[in-house]
Amino acid sequence: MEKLVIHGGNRLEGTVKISGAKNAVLPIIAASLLGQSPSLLEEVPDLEDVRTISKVLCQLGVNVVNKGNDVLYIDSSKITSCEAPYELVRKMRASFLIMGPLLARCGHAKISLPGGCAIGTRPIDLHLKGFEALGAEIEIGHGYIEAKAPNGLMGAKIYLDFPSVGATENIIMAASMAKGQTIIENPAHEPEIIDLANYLNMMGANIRGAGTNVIKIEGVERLEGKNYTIIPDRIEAGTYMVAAAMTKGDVYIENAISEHLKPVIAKLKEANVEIIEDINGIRVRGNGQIKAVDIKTLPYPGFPTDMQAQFMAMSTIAEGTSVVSETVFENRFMHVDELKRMGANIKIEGRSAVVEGVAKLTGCEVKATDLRAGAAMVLAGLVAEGETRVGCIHHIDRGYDGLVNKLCGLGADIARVDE
Ligand SMILES: CC(=O)N[C@H]1[C@@H](OP(=O)(O)OP(=O)(O)OC[C@H]2O[C@@H](n3ccc(=O)[nH]c3=O)[C@H](O)[C@@H]2O)O[C@H](CO)[C@@H](O)[C@@H]1O
Ligand SMILES: C=C(OP(=O)(O)O)C(=O)O
Repeated sequence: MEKLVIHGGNRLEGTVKISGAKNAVLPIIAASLLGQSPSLLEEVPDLEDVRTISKVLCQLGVNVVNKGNDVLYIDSSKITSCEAPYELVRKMRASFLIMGPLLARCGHAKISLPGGCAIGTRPIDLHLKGFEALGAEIEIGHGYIEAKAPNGLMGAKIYLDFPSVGATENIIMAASMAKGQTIIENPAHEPEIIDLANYLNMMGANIRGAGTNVIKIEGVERLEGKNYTIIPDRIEAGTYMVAAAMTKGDVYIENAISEHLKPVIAKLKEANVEIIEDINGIRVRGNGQIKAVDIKTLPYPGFPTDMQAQFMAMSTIAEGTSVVSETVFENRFMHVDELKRMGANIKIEGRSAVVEGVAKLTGCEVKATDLRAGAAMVLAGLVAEGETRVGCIHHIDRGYDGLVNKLCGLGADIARVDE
């Protein structure tokens, strides 16, 4: 079993280049299913999740080729199956994002129920309500969801009870080839939604309002594959920003888009971290003692839930008491017990965690319980006294491109070992 072994105490210095966004590339790969001709995606991060969704597409008869240099070629001109099996869907919930494009393109999709995961039950009711509003018939049985629209989808007005990222994306993709107009009210506003809409519009779709409170989609008959460059990963960028702050380092986060990181930047400044923004990236300088800050996760443009665990790791060594409130997922505190093993002082009270800063963390055996929990353990390990060994790193591989190389390049003492 592979582990990350970290010797804490090194100050991080230098430049780290941020890769393409996991949460943008996954829906965009799913959307490539709508193209009658090949797409060439650039700045595709080297991630386990990208390999998993590529396998899902291959299973559908699509030709997916990793061209190297972060370029992925996808030819969806022929789709021979509309079924995604449990073995692949269970590895990555985002596989469910192929349902919208398959329904639109083939009028049929059968996908294994994704099930819950470490951070919550994660239902898909909003996706299904959206498809039904567009005229699809949904059947659930034997662990699968089957959606059918043999005569095509019809545009509709859809109000989302919660601005779900995945539901917004799945509905946009389905509606882009429906007959007539679809209006999505209360959609998610994340930058990854805008990236998906930009790619689809290049393919010939007619989507307006992505990133605002109302998205309008005029269905078109045909979409063509296109060349497209994925936006930088704001969560990867935020993670390295916290690493720089915690190690009292001086790191330039190349490619980071400050517009996408406003709450993270605001909270780091409040914690006494110096942030210098420019057009190509963000410089982060840890200026002495980190101060406690309260955070509350919210849909974009609020504080991202995908940065909550990393901020919790930072709070463990801050001066004072921080309150971390998680409102997006009901069970996203799995990292708390692992941080406590390293000496952190944290109490969970309902959907909040109260973190009393301690003078130091001490290295020990811990595990990544999910992707961002894993990132939090790595961050804690970077400042802990002695050796930290992080297990279950397949979670981390889902979402951090070249983590060990990037951290070593900044002066961290971290290695991947096979035990
Ligand atoms: C691949 C990807 O982009 N993943 C991101 C996406 O996940 P994902 O798209 O799964 O997240 P959602 O925005 O859909 O989920 C947010 C909340 O809505 C609930 N919900 C969602 C759909 C639904 O049909 N019914 C329902 O109740 C979920 O259980 C959760 O509590 O957005 C999350 C919230 O920013 C991020 O943490 C994930 O990194
Ligand atoms: C929760 C996350 O991703 P996913 O939705 O792919 O599980 C994440 O990126 O932190």
